[in-house]
Amino acid sequence: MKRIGVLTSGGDAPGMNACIRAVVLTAAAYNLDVVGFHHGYNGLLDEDYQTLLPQHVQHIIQHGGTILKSARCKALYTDAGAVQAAQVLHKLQLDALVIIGGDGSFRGALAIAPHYHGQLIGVPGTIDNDVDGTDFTIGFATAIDTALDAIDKIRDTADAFERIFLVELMGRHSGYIALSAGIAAGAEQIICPEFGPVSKAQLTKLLAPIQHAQLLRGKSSYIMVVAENSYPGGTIALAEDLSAELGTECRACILGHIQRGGKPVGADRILATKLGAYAVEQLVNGAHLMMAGELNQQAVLYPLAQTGERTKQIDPYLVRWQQQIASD
Ligand SMILES: Nc1ncnc2c1ncn2[C@@H]1O[C@H](COP(=O)(O)OP(=O)(O)O)[C@@H](O)[C@H]1O
Ligand SMILES: O=P(O)(O)OC[C@H]1O[C@](O)(COP(=O)(O)O)[C@@H](O)[C@@H]1O
Repeated sequence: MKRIGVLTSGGDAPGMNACIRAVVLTAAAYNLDVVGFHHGYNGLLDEDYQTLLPQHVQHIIQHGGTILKSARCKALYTDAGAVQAAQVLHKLQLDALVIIGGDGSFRGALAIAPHYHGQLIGVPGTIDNDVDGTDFTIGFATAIDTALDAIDKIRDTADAFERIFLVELMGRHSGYIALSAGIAAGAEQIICPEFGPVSKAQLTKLLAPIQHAQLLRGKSSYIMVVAENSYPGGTIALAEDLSAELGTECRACILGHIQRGGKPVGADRILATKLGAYAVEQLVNGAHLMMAGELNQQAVLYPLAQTGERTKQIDPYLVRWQQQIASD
């Protein structure tokens, strides 16, 4: 093995830079050249890349975003795109490619695999923590802290006005962020896809705990953390429908992409460093079509094809505690 490529793909996540740094420094230790593709798989298809030397990754560990830029790439969904990606990897004489991204990006790698003679390895980087085969993904811990900071501030004003607030968090179709940030913020109610769909016809399911809490505590602040894509029409529509049913105004706050930015917290920098380094070491050992993940603090290899097979389960203990005990 002489030359490897690396790219960041899909939603960017704090810690991706720390991971790029670990890949480059570890590769240098093994005398491997590194090429970094820009804008995810687009840079691979367009041959838009740069050489990455240790000096290029100095002092990037503390920065959010990704120095390689990230993107989604429609062309890779086609066979022609996958063939072209493999052709570029061959043309640049790359023996392996490290893909830092989520399960979508790993499916992209699987699409390239039949056409490529080299090795492919994934490193889980997404705020959503929805990748199976690793306890945590790079960026999740930072996103939780960012969400918490925002929810704590909303609590202050909600307390002052004794208002009901709905705070929408990201996660695409996963409730990991909502459950974790909701628990840590002491939210009275958490709504996420894992709890089953909520429609206008089933609003009583959400109203009953609010009314119960109001009965016990009188008028006071009440925070519902809502995972995105939980309600038809979104969280603003949910706030309007709840307001109409309760006869009390409910305010909505959509946190949005703030959750993707910012300095990675220590846990993300450490995870990113460990997994980036491990990915390169395992490539040298011959790993192919694997993800470098971490389970019970051990770096592990997990088949790329299985990372998106099952929905990663949110913690059933916390779910039960939230629903039975914290909701009052
Ligand atoms: N089934 C697929 N076939 C080929 N490429 C895919 C596939 N799914 C995702 N990709 C590639 O990976 C990119 C990132 O995937 P996406 O799901 O948006 O993000 P993430 O990797 O964070 O889950 C897509 O824009 C596309 O280029
Ligand atoms: O930035 P976009 O394209 O609007 O994507 C938003 C989505 O990206 C995420 O922030 C991260 O998801 P991925 O890592 O799977 O790309 C999701 O939580 C959110 O649903």
